[in-house]
Amino acid sequence: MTSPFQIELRDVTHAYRTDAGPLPVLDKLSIRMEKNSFTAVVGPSGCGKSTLTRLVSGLMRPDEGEVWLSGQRVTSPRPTVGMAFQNPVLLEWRTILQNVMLPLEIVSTGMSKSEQVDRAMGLLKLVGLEGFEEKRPSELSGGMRQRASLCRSLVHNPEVLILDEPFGALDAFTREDLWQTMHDLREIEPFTCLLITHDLRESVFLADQVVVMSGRPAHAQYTMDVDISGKRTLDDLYTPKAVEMLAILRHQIQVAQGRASSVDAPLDGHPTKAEIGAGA
Ligand SMILES: Nc1ncnc2c1ncn2[C@@H]1O[C@H](COP(=O)(O)OP(=O)(O)OP(=O)(O)O)[C@@H](O)[C@H]1O
Repeated sequence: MTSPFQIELRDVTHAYRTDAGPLPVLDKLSIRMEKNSFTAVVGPSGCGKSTLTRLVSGLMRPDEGEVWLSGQRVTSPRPTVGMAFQNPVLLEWRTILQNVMLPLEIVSTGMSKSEQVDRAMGLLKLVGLEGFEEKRPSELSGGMRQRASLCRSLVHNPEVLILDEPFGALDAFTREDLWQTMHDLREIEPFTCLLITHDLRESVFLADQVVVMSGRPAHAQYTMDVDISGKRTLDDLYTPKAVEMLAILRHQIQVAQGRASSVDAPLDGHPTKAEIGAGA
């Protein structure tokens, strides 16, 4: 049966083969993402979050279960997936503009050369890098390099943007600036995004849905819909509602780490695993 979702992981189970024997990492992990939605995945260290991104991008195939992207079963690497990581790997011998345009040399988009330049320049302007097109990566700050990396991952209109802790290495103020940039970018140009993060505030600020993965071998232990409507600002993180959501997520992480029980969850308007009869 095909999937109506932009991304669907259906009962995905996977183990790595190691010298010490199989290492089970995922156990019937199921996640669904609507088109143009933003899902943040959080979970204990080593629970399989990066493994999940490799499965969605087709770099790996699961032992069991199915991964669907844009209505097609993922069985091989998908060049139309955009990716950005903690350390933006920009090529020093290329200008920022040339770096941003790199995916257009690999993925066929039907854009003419001038349309490609316009697209890259437009994105650089949106993230505040207008005037830096001809600079080399080493001439930019860490935050600016990460902005350029985001432009590069979006330049070819990817089916999905996968962000694996892209803001983790930045200082707190730069990180919050980039959260706002990400949010503003999506308002102007909607795209489907899967974010891996250790930062619960980041997940609540950016995502429509936050999935907490259990300890390894991981399943989707808890899913929270983040119903903050309209344009988000950092002030939204300090409302009672956001503080409550953060408390619930923190508790769920503790459950995933085996440091708290799933029954003593903070009181809230969100269903617990026990109430929905699944997950946690
Ligand atoms: N290629 C591999 N071969 C063997 N084991 C691997 C491989 N890749 C990852 N692992 C192991 O699988 C587990 C999950 O790794 P993964 O990187 O997906 O976790 P993660 O949740 O992203 O971790 P972190 O939060 O620390 O970044 C870890 O125990 C890791 O050591």
